[in-house]
Amino acid sequence: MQILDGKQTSSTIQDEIAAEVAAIRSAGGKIPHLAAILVGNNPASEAYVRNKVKDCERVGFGSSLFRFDETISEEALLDKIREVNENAEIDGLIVQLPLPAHISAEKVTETLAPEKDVDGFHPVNVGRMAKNLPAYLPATPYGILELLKRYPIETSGKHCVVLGRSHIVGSPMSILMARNDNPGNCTVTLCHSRTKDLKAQTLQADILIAALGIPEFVKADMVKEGAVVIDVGITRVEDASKKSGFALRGDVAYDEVAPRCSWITPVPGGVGPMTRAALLLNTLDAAKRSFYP
Ligand SMILES: NC(=O)C1=CN([C@@H]2O[C@H](COP(=O)(O)OP(=O)(O)OC[C@H]3O[C@@H](n4cnc5c(N)ncnc54)[C@H](OP(=O)(O)O)[C@@H]3O)[C@@H](O)[C@H]2O)C=CC1
Ligand SMILES: Nc1nc(=O)c2c([nH]1)NC[C@@H]1CN(c3ccc(C(=O)N[C@@H](CCC(=O)O)C(=O)O)cc3)C=[N+]21
Ligand SMILES: [Mg+2]
Repeated sequence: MQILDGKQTSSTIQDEIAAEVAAIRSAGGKIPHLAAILVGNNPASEAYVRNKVKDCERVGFGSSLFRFDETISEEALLDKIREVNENAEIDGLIVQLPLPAHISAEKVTETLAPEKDVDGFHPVNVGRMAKNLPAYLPATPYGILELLKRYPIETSGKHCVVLGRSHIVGSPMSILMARNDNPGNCTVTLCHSRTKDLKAQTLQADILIAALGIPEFVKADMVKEGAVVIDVGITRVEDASKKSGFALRGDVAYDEVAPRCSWITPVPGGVGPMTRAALLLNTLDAAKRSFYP
């Protein structure tokens, strides 16, 4: 069993991005600038957004954080997004999810200009991704593709089983693994809560990607010997032995599953850091006008 080290790989990508920013700087080009909108004070969201600002500093990007009370109206939030759309200094914007129930995430997503949508959630970017046209890819699936690409893992012709069909992880992951590209060219099965006999599906997987949000859901008897296992899930569970008072759990029962795998991602240190690296890659492409010249 070998570990897909997301933390290390993310750090390598950040170094590559930092070198490119330095080159942009000497050439007098546009320094990439990422803005994040955070509504409310969900502790997990706070932590993610703080990390994103830190990542920007490390690679030499500019960053802005716009914070709003959870009582902000939908219209006021949409106005802020329209203002960012018009702000030439800001190349990319992400609106941290989840949003309060009175705000439509879909309206927020569609208000953001596609060329600044570095999360890749706007229907224009989703459509371009599905057609294999150049576009921002959603950060988590993009990060997973980069991880697979940077290790000696062949995906072509393999059977990939994705657990979870959310619009931010499972659904785009299934599209990307099936498309004619590298990584890609898999035969893909997409499972969700209505799937019957899930274990019969997961046992077929050469590559198993778990994105359900149920801690330690994937057990050893659900995994084929030699499979590549990608654990997207991150759930905070109380843990009095930790200084923070909580520990992070993946969707995979790591201790029992790892011995069966050829490769596996740990939690933390797997997909999470790769998601952050992918967001930086998208922001670099935004500043370079790679997809929307
Ligand atoms: N590491 C990272 O960078 C990121 C990690 N995450 C983590 O990944 C996990 C998934 O996130 P997200 O996709 O947003 O989650 P969602 O809750 O939006 O989606 C969960 C999916 O899992 C399916 N599901 C739930 N229970 C079962 C079950 N018993 N059997 C089969 N399918 C089931 C649901 O099916 P149905 O559609 O039928 O309801 C749904 O499609 C979370 O732990 C989240 O924190 C998320 C984003 C980034
Ligand atoms: N608009 C939007 N875009 C997102 O991309 C988005 C979002 N909203 N809402 C929440 C989910 C979740 N997500 C993670 C990002 C990084 C880590 C990450 O860095 N994880 C570290 C641990 C971090 C920690 O210690 O908490 C790791 O796994 O090693 C995890 C999860 C992005 N999401
Ligand atoms: Mg992210």
